[in-house]
Amino acid sequence: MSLDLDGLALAPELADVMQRLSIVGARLQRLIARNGIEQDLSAARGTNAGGDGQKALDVMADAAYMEALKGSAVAFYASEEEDEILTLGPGTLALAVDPLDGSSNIDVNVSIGTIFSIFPAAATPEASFLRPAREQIAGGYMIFGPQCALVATFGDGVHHWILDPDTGRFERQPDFAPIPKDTSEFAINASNKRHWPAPIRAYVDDLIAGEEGPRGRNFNMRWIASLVAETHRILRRGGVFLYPGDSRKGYERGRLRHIYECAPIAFIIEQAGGKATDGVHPILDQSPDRLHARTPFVFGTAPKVKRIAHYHESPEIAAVTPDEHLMP
Ligand SMILES: O=P(O)(O)OC[C@H]1O[C@](O)(COP(=O)(O)O)[C@@H](O)[C@@H]1O
Ligand SMILES: [Mg+2]
Ligand SMILES: [Mg+2]
Repeated sequence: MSLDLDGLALAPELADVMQRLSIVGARLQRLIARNGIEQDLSAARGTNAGGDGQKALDVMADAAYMEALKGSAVAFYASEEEDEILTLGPGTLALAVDPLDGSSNIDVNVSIGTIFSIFPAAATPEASFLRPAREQIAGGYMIFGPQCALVATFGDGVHHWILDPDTGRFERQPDFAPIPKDTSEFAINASNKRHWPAPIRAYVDDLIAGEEGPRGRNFNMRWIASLVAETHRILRRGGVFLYPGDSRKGYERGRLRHIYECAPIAFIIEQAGGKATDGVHPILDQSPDRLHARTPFVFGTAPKVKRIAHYHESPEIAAVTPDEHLMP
């Protein structure tokens, strides 16, 4: 076994899928560590269904997960890199995956990862994924960075493993504590500011105004352009992440995919006591209308995410409302 699942009481089919995912993840971490020695993993390949340019590692990771899940309980396999849902065989589970998240970081040696989401299989492939994200039975990610870590929830807290590179085994760590509340970090791609909707501009302007602005204190910004890395930091240190919809063509509903990225991260964040919304409404209550649907995405420390929802109603009041008066 490459993943220590002792004490989690997972159904055997789910435990087997987790083992398979972790084996592929450990292989990808080794492959990434050798990037450039024999091959360039950032070399351009085709274009995926969402219109994103694919890198060699996007395509390799997708093929590796798909192959590894054949013969498992995964009946339906949906991938950011595949146009359609693939039927792998009979089985009780449906798995969605962003095989390689943060592709723009492959050639600059910055953390990248894999994000996955598991549902009970429904009667059809489409019905297995076009449903409320709250029906997930597992959500998680692996981060390929200075350390390779696996983070997952099965609906009862957020579990954490670190890959021991000497043994190839993921060793269980203490579960994540609730997301810290007293943090002053935010993450957004500020180069898109002129395209943002007014509530997001107002929120970020008030953060940047710091001590002299309505918030009366200073904030700090981070942008790694790797959702797994931003999630890992927010689980540890708190803060908030925003990828809003904006006025650029094709970005009306932001950049991130509901099924492959936002649903599993939202599951983890809620399990860690945080919130995850499309700016206003919880992601976990929403069903995508198609496989590759995008959604605006805001997640992190609960009071920060709530405050952003309030900025959609009244920025002036939202700016000065104390955390404890933010509803719901
Ligand atoms: O380059 P941008 O517009 O800042 O977008 C960065 C975002 O895009 C992503 O890289 C999208 O994921 P993929 O690499 O899987 O396409 C996220 O990890 C990240 O949050
Ligand atoms: Mg991604
Ligand atoms: Mg990807």
